[in-house]
Amino acid sequence: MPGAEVDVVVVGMGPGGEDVGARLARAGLDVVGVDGRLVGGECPYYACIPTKMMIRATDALGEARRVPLLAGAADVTLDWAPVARRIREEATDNWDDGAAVERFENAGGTFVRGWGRLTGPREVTVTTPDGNERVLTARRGVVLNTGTDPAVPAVDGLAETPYWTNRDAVAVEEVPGSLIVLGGGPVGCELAQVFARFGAKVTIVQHADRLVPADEPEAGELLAKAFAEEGITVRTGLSAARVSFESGQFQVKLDNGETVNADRMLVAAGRKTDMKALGVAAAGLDDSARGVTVDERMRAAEGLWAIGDITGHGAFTHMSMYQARIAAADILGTDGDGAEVADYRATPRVTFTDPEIGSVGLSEAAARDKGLTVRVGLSELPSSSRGFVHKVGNNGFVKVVEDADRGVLVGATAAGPNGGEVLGALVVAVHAEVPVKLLRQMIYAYPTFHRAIEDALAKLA
Ligand SMILES: Cc1cc2nc3c(=O)[nH]c(=O)nc-3n(C[C@H](O)[C@H](O)[C@H](O)COP(=O)(O)OP(=O)(O)OC[C@H]3O[C@@H](n4cnc5c(N)ncnc54)[C@H](O)[C@@H]3O)c2cc1C
Ligand SMILES: NC(=O)c1ccc[n+]([C@@H]2O[C@H](COP(=O)([O-])OP(=O)(O)OC[C@H]3O[C@@H](n4cnc5c(N)ncnc54)[C@H](O)[C@@H]3O)[C@@H](O)[C@H]2O)c1
Repeated sequence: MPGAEVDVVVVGMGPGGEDVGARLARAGLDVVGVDGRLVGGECPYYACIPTKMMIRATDALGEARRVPLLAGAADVTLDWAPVARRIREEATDNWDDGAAVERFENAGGTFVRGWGRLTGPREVTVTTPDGNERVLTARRGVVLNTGTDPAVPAVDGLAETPYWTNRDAVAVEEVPGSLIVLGGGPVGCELAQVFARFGAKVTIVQHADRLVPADEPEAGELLAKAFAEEGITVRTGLSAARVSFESGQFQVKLDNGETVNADRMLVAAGRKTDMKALGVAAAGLDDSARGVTVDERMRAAEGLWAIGDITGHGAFTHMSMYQARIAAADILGTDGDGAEVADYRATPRVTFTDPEIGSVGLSEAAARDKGLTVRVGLSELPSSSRGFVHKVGNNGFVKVVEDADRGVLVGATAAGPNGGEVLGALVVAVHAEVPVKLLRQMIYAYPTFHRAIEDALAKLA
């Protein structure tokens, strides 16, 4: 533990917190990073990386199941052990952050394990695992990157059951025979397909009227169709009214009176924060808010910056890292008046299901709600040359949303095989405001999935 006065204290070492802390330490500042759990945050230990390792395995299974229609026969014996082993050994080092702590210390930072809270402007009090309290004063200021925890809805009986959240699901050593997934957002959809492809009988109970409701309705419909074909039951517009666990079985009474039974239950119903516990009122902020409001340089108050999920600009690792770069530059004051400021117009997001849903910027509905003059174009992948060649597993589409007054794209979706990769070109178009006229004059390689962008642009109406 260094002296109680340092330059910067980073509370919460998620992907952005680790990054901003290391940048500042490398620049010569005296930086203390504080985390109650693991350096690196949710992403490497409980979220992106382990779930994408699962999906790498299930993508392989999905392709193997397509072999009979394309190349003879494939005899696959399901085995979860390599997936669990990869997560334990390659992704999380058995949920040990020793390497990440060392990486931060090598950059020049000091790590303190414990739960931090603001106890004054530029003051953080840390409760360490031994129950002691340490007060840190930050000359330049404090960066908050405390992320989110799984939200568990107040469903009668649920709290008394051994339900899973994402943190349990990434650590399972055995696939259950059956699984109820509460929530059909990105977490619910990705994990439902993983466990279904490994043999579990999966039911998704989704409160909203479609899956992945933050995305275009066509994306939710595409996933619902793909899931139905794989034997996943999708119940939309419903929630759980009561949950019990008896004799190794979950019994979930839905709010329409039906009952669904399963061996396990995964709660994937969104995320929550606790601004009171973080003590943001001590810095003059509203602690009844869901997060921390920041300006375009991540400033929340004098001597206080916030980055990542708590800023409400999209719960993605790439957002946390993007904001970290901007906050670091602001704290160091290196870029002066020409400093980069946050611009969220072209925020990309990818749900790594099969078909994969990549989207950027505004959906058609969001663009209309903003009062823009909207034209949309949609191209179905199965009717493209690449879709025809690809055959089984070719479902998907490219949809583009144009601000017709300015002649630029303000949003797009690329759904289908490698949708997140196809998305790259569309992110450039939205970010750089490439005129639609110019996009129509580009040469799109034949026969690729991204060539559907050309067709979608031609259909703008
Ligand atoms: C299952 C799942 C899959 C996901 N997949 C993807 C994906 O593929 N791609 C993607 O971009 N995003 C994905 N996400 C979202 C992604 O995990 C988060 O957006 C990302 O981790 C960034 O969060 P963050 O930087 O805000 O902080 P987090 O990663 O949430 O880290 C916050 C850290 O702060 C610590 N902390 C909290 N409070 C305190 C305190 N008071 N004192 C000290 N420490 C504290 C926590 O222990 C934690 O280590 C996924 C999320 C889930 C749940
Ligand atoms: N690939 C990625 O980038 C990725 C993957 C996973 C998660 N994430 C991010 O993590 C965050 C959390 O994801 P998530 O899927 O947990 O949350 P979410 O809020 O996106 O989706 C949760 C879903 O659960 C449903 N729901 C809420 N309460 C319910 C209830 N009582 N019963 C039934 N359904 C209910 C909602 O209708 C909602 O669609 C999101 O912001 C997401 O963007 C990103």
